[in-house]
Amino acid sequence: MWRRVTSVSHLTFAHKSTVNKNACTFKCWESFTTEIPRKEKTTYQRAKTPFITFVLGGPGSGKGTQCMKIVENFGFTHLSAGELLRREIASNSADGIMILNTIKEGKIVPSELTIKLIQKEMELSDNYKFLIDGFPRSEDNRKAFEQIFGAEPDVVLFFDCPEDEMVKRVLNRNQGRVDDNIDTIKKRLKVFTALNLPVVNHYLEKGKLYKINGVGTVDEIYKQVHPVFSSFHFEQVRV
Ligand SMILES: Nc1ncnc2c1ncn2[C@@H]1O[C@H](COP(=O)(O)OP(=O)(O)O)[C@@H](O)[C@H]1O
Ligand SMILES: O=c1ccn([C@@H]2O[C@H](COP(=O)(O)OP(=O)(O)O)[C@@H](O)[C@H]2O)c(=O)[nH]1
Ligand SMILES: [Mg+2]
Repeated sequence: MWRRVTSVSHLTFAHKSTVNKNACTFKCWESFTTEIPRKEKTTYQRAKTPFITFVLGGPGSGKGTQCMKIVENFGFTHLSAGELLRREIASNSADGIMILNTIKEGKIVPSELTIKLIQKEMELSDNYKFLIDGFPRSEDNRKAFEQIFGAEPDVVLFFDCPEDEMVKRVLNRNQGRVDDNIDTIKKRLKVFTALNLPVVNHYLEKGKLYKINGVGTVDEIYKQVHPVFSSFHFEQVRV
């Protein structure tokens, strides 16, 4: 079992970053189990450091679908940046209309706003393993995250999928999203190439990128994803 002992975060991130060690707040945890600890559980369950995965890929590349499987198998908390923004629109917040217009245009919401929503969810969570899905979508997003959190992601997944397949999937998504129409998709694909891909290349150069072939059945694709996480020796929820 785990209990929260403090709420400082420059401690949790300090070893990872030289950027900004005082900028964010995270929960630290300590074990108070009376059970004899099993050796294979130690690596990440006991770490006081959040384990952050960025999940990148074009619209319809399968990010959300694969995140669900990672959650199921490895107990991550899934934070979809797009979902957090849609929730903000639905709550009629002050920024709602601006976010809605940005999403309809396939553009990118100001970094500080998206990061504020992500940070809030992470602070509310008792977990330490996070999938941040659909973020960062630009170099500005990435730099702002690393500045504010004082940390880089541990893993970056990139679902590589041809445009015609992504368009087909988005048009069939059927979730009532305002951006699932051909005009917005065309704009989103341009934004993806111009702004998202530089982020992908950044993490490729840093050796943190896991490129996944996003074509195939959901299970075929997940077969490439699973080993990325099993290599970290988390306590697995289900194999
Ligand atoms: N491998 C796949 N093959 C066919 N359809 C898929 C596959 N993965 C996801 N989908 C479907 O494509 C649509 C987009 O997937 P989603 O996970 O929402 O992508 P993203 O989050 O990258 O936009 C959804 O309707 C989903 O059910
Ligand atoms: O960090 C983010 C994530 C999403 N969005 C906006 O939200 C839309 C939908 O994002 P989501 O990740 O939900 O779309 P998906 O790629 O899953 O289709 C994007 O096109 C952007 O307009 C954004 O501005 N910043
Ligand atoms: Mg998605």
